[in-house]
Amino acid sequence: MACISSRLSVSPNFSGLRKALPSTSTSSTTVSVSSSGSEGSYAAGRLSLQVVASAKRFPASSTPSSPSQTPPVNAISSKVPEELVSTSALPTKPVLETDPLKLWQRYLEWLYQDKDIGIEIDVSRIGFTDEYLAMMRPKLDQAFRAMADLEGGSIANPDEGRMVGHYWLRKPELAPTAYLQKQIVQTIESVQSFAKDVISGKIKPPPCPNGRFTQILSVGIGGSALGPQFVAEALAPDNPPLKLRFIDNTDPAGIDHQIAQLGPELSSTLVVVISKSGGTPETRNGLLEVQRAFREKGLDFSKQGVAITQENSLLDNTARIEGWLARFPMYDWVGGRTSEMSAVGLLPAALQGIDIHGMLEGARLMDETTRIRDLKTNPAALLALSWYWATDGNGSKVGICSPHILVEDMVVLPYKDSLLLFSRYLQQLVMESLGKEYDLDGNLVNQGLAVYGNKGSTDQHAYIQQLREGVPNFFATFIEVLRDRPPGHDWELEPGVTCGDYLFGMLQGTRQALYANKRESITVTVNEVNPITVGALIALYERAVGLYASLINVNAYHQPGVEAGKKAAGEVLALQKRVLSVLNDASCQEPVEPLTLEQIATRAQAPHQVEMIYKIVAHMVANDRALFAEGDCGSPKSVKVFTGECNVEDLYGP
Ligand SMILES: O=P(O)(O)OC[C@H]1O[C@](O)(CO)[C@@H](O)[C@@H]1O
Repeated sequence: MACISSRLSVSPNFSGLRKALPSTSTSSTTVSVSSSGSEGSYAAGRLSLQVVASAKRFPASSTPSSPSQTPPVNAISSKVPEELVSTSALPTKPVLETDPLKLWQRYLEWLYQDKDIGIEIDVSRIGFTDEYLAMMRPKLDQAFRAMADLEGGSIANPDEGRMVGHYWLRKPELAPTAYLQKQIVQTIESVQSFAKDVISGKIKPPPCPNGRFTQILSVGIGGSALGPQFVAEALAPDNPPLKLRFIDNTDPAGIDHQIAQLGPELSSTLVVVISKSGGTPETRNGLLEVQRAFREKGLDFSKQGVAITQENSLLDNTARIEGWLARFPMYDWVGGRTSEMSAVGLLPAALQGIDIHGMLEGARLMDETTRIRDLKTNPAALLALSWYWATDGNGSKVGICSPHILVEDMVVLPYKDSLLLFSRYLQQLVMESLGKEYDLDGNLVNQGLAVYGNKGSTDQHAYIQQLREGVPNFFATFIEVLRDRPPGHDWELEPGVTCGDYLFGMLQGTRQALYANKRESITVTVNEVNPITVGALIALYERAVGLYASLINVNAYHQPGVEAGKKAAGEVLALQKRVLSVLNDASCQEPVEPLTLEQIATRAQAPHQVEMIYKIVAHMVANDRALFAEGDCGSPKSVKVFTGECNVEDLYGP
C-alpha cells in the first residue's frame, strides 16, 4: 500500500465530478457514476444483485474423512432414480499402466476419431477402469437425458427460469418454436450481410465517405469478450479487412491505450458494444470512455456504434434512442459463456473475414456426435467421465501420486500459438459453469475445476517443473495441431527435422514425462486450426461441461457467485460518495476542518469501514482528486483529510 502523499494539488476535473455526486448517504447497490453527455439512459443502469452466503472451502459433507474414494453421493441424488444410485465407493485407483504395449492397446481402445471434423480425443492416459465406467453408466445416462431435455427447450437453468439454447444456434430447427428458429436464422443472415457491407465499403464511416471502416473496437467483458478474443487469435487472417481490438475492463489506462493505438483511425473504427444484460458496469464505463473520445475528436459516435444485447436492455434502449448504426440481438436463452455462436461471436468474426458458416458447421458436427448416447463415440462424454475420474467429481480425489492431495485443476496446454487464448476462454466456460457452492438439491458442495494454461512449449519454461515434480493436484489437457504450416511452406532447419517437429517433440515428451510421474492427461488433436475445428472445439467443451455438470448435479448455467463481488463493488462506490460528501461538509467550515479516518467513518455512518475509507482516500489522493491528506505516511492512523474546495451546491443543493 503506497503511503498517502501530503499536499497534492487540486485536480481541475474534480469539481465537476464532485458536483455530480449526491451529498446524502445511501446504501443503494446501484453503480451509477453520472457523467455528462447524451449517454444518459445506459449510464442510469441499475444492477440486479443477489447476496450469496459464504461457506467453507471443504464442507464436512463433501470432504472425505479418510483416503477412501467416496463419491459425492448427494451430488447425484436429485436426478438419478434411487435404484440407480450407487452409494458404494468408487473403485480403488489402480497404479497407472506403464507397459508400452498395453498402453498402445488402451490408446487404440479409447481413441475417438472424427474424420469429418478432423479431430481426435485420446483419454488413454486417464486411468479409469471398466469397473468405474460401469458404475458411472446410470449417472451418464441421466446426464444424456438431462441434455436431451435441455435441447428440447426445458427450463434447464431453474434458478433463472430460463431455457438453455446454445445448441440451437447451429441447428435452428432444434429450437422449440418457429419464432425462435426464424430469429436465429435471421440474425445469422443479418450478421453476414452487415459484415459484407462494412467490408466492401457499402457501409462507410461518415467522417470519410470515400473510405472504409478499418478497425473494430469491441467493448465487452466475460462471455461478451472471451469467445471473440479466442476466435480472433485463432482464425483472423494476417491482414484482416478490419482489425479487432478490445476494451474488456474498466481500467482507464487500458482504455486510453486502446484509444491511443487507434489514433486517427478512430474515425474509421466500428465500435461494437457487447453485453447480454446491457447493464454490466465495466462495459458501460468502456462505452462512456469511447463516446468521450469520439466527442473530443468531433466525431458522431452513433454513426459508428453497434450494439449486441438483449432486446430492451439499457444498452439496447440507448442504442435505439441515439440511433446507432446497427443493433443485433442476444437471447435470454443463451448464456454469456456459451454465446460464441450467437451474434456476440459471429459479428466480430465475420467482420474480420472469418468463415462463420465454417464455425457453425464445426459446432453442428460436434453437436451431432456429442448427442450420441454411447461413450466411445461421444467425445464430450469421454471428457466428462475423465474429469470425474481424475477428480472424483468434486476435487476430492485421493491422488494416484500422493494420498491426501486433492485434484481440482485442469491444466490446458495448446501447442499452437494461435490457440493461446483457448485456456482463457475455457477458464470462464468451465469455472463459471462448474464452480458452485450448492448443488441442484441445495446441498453445500463447493464444486469446481480450476483451469489454467497458456501454450506449449512456452509453458515448459514456466511451470511444467511444478507439474512434473510438484503438487500433483491436476490433470493436463494437451491440445495438439497436426498441421504445422500451410502446405509448401515448411523447411528442415536441421537434417530431417523442422521447427514444427520440435514443437511436436515437446508435446509428446511432456505428455510422456508427466505420465511417467503419474500425472494423468487427455490429448485433443486437430488436423489444423480452421473454422471447422475451432467451432468443434467450442462445441466439444460446451457439451462436456454440460454433461459433467449433470454428473455432479450442479446448475451449469447460472453464476450466483459473481453477484457478491458486484454488490460489494457497488457498496464501495456508494461509500466513496458518502465520504466525499462528509469531506465537503467539513471543508466548507471556517476554518476548514481536516478529519481523521475515524471521524470520516463516523460521519459517513460507516464506523466499521475505516480501513475501506483509508483505501478510498489513498486511491483518490493517488489520482489527484482534490483531496489533501496530512500526516505521517507510515501511519494511516495519523492521517487527516480535507478537500481542496468547498462545493456549496453539495451542501445546500443547486
Ligand atoms: O454480457 P454481459 O451481460 O455484459 O455479462 C458479461 C459477463 O458477466 C457475467 O455475468 C459475470 O459477471 C458473465 O457470466 C458474463 O459473461
